[in-house]
Amino acid sequence: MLLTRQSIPVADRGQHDRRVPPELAEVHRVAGAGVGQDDVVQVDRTVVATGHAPDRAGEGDRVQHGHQHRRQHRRQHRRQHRRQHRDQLIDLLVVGGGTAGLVAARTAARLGARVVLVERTRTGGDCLWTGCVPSKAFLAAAAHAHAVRDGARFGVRAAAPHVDLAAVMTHVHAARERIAPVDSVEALAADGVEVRHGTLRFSGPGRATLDGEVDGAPLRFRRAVIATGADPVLPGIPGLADAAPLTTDSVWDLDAPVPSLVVLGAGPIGCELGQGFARLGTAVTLLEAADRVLPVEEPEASARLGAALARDGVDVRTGRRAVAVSAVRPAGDGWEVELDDGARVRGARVLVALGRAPATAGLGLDALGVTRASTGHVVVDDRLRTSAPGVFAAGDVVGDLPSGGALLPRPFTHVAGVHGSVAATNAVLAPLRRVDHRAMPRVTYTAPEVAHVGLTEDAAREGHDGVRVRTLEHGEVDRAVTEDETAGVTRVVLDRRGRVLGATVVGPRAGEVLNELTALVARRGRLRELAGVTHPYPGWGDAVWNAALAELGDALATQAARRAARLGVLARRVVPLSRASAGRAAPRPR
Ligand SMILES: Cc1cc2nc3c(=O)[nH]c(=O)nc-3n(C[C@H](O)[C@H](O)[C@H](O)COP(=O)(O)OP(=O)(O)OC[C@H]3O[C@@H](n4cnc5c(N)ncnc54)[C@H](O)[C@@H]3O)c2cc1C
Ligand SMILES: NC(=O)c1ccc[n+]([C@@H]2O[C@H](COP(=O)([O-])OP(=O)(O)OC[C@H]3O[C@@H](n4cnc5c(N)ncnc54)[C@H](O)[C@@H]3O)[C@@H](O)[C@H]2O)c1
Repeated sequence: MLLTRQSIPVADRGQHDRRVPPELAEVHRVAGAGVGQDDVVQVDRTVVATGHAPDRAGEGDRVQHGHQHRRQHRRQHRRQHRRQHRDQLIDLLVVGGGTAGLVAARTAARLGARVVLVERTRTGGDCLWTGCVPSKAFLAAAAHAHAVRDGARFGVRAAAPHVDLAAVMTHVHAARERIAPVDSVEALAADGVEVRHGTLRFSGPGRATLDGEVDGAPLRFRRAVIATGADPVLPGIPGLADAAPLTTDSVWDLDAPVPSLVVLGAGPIGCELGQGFARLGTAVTLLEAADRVLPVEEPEASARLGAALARDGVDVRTGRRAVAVSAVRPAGDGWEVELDDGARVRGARVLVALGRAPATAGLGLDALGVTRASTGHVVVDDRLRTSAPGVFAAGDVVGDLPSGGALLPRPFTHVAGVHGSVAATNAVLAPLRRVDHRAMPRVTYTAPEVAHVGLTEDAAREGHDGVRVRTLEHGEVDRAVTEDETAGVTRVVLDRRGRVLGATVVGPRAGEVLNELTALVARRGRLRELAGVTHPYPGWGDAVWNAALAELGDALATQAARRAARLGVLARRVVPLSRASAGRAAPRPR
């Protein structure tokens, strides 16, 4: 409201002049705040007096009044100007329309803030257009091809599948198009978010321009969330650029079969896409510099996935780096990748899956005073505040949080979503919410899936005493036996008191099975709490339930517990059966 000295209900015409003075009405109009009959208008007494000054004064008084009037008018004008300026200010400027930006913008708009989201290409971000959605749609097609080939062991024989990669990509694109409306400009507008298209650059605190428009009206904002995500890394390996390598930005546009493919990097992208292409009939070589695939996961998980990839025909080479790429002669026959041990592998195409770098170039972060790590990531604290006042960052653009090496936030969509919500709330209200990365799960959607939450065994042993691991082979899980998928494993890392510090599940639907373990990690719960939770039979979650039952069984097997139970049994022998021991269905004595 404009002024706060006096509040006059517009409808209350008995005691005051309730008419809204023209100056105020104009201010309200500019502010977009319609004044209705029932509105309470904050009116400055002096303004009201100006409009209704009695005409009884003499000439001197009139001059005096004239001066006063002009001064008041000027003051009024300045106020109006300040108000207009204030109302043009954006409460929250969100840069980037991926998951982090979308969630941040919607959260802030829901809280009543004026939100502008700037996106340089299409809203939806990596997850929708180049990441989770296309990759999972692609893997679904690959799973079908695999099922056709693999049916014989279940007594179902079929001819080898005919894979039409262009049709596979049509399915991939259709999945994107079905989800896209949720992230569209129209949906955002309906949620109260104004979307501007263009590449944003910060020009100083509280100011930014679109598409480098130096002369254009700058965007002025109170707070900002940087959610510009990350782009695929293309290392400077000699000859690689000439090979026009595929990345996750371009691979979804393939429309012709790829007979052979060299994949650089066996992180989540290399493993998912390497296996997907192999199942769709491509001869895949997967190169990984570390000594195992998915090196951030438990070694046990890497080993089982490595074996599964090999079963699908992937030529997995670990402990090897690509050092050069050259065209196979005669030209047009693909590319030869030289490894650091001198070996050479060939592929019609090369797919680079060597990580993603934060998209901060040209964003003007220095003008804003935002500190970046040597990797280019925006440095934030656990409330997602950057070094610049009022500026927050969320999602893939964010670097390590101060939670320590074992708990690094990895770039995932669900993490981006949580970040968006926390950053927006902290920006628009007060910076009170913290991000807890302890219980951020991750799933690599290979076959088998590799799901993990919390600490790995090694990390747990570094920080805790008395760490134990409860391991359940899926050969003991009836559901796995019925589906002939017994190569999986569930490992739960526990502290001395049996609280779940971390867990890894390898197997079909591992991502879903992980959820109840994630809940325990989040609230520092004990594994044995799940013993009393009935699980439907036969489920993939049986391994977790069995682990919990085993945990409870061990607790009951202590000498003290056994002695207590024995005493209970002895007591029952000497105490006669009472009515209380009968069930509800027992007939009541009259
Ligand atoms: C192949 C693949 C598969 C994946 N699968 C999974 C999965 O199964 N599960 C999972 O959790 N995660 C997965 N991810 C990771 C997930 O996609 C990302 O972690 C997530 O999308 C990051 O969201 P974000 O909002 O931080 O960034 P992004 O989605 O990258 O959004 C950033 C946006 O900012 C825009 N932008 C950048 N700079 C500017 C600028 N200067 N001005 C205006 N706009 C700008 C960009 O155009 C982009 O739209 C996968 C990633 C890939 C590549
Ligand atoms: N299911 C999922 O949640 C999912 C799926 C795909 C991607 N993602 C996200 O996208 C991010 C990027 O994925 P990514 O797999 O590209 O990156 P990554 O960093 O996870 O893996 C890259 C791999 O390449 C290896 N490497 C590095 N340099 C090499 C070289 N010169 N030669 C051979 N190997 C080399 C690394 O050791 C590493 O294992 C992931 O961190 C992940 O968070 C998630």
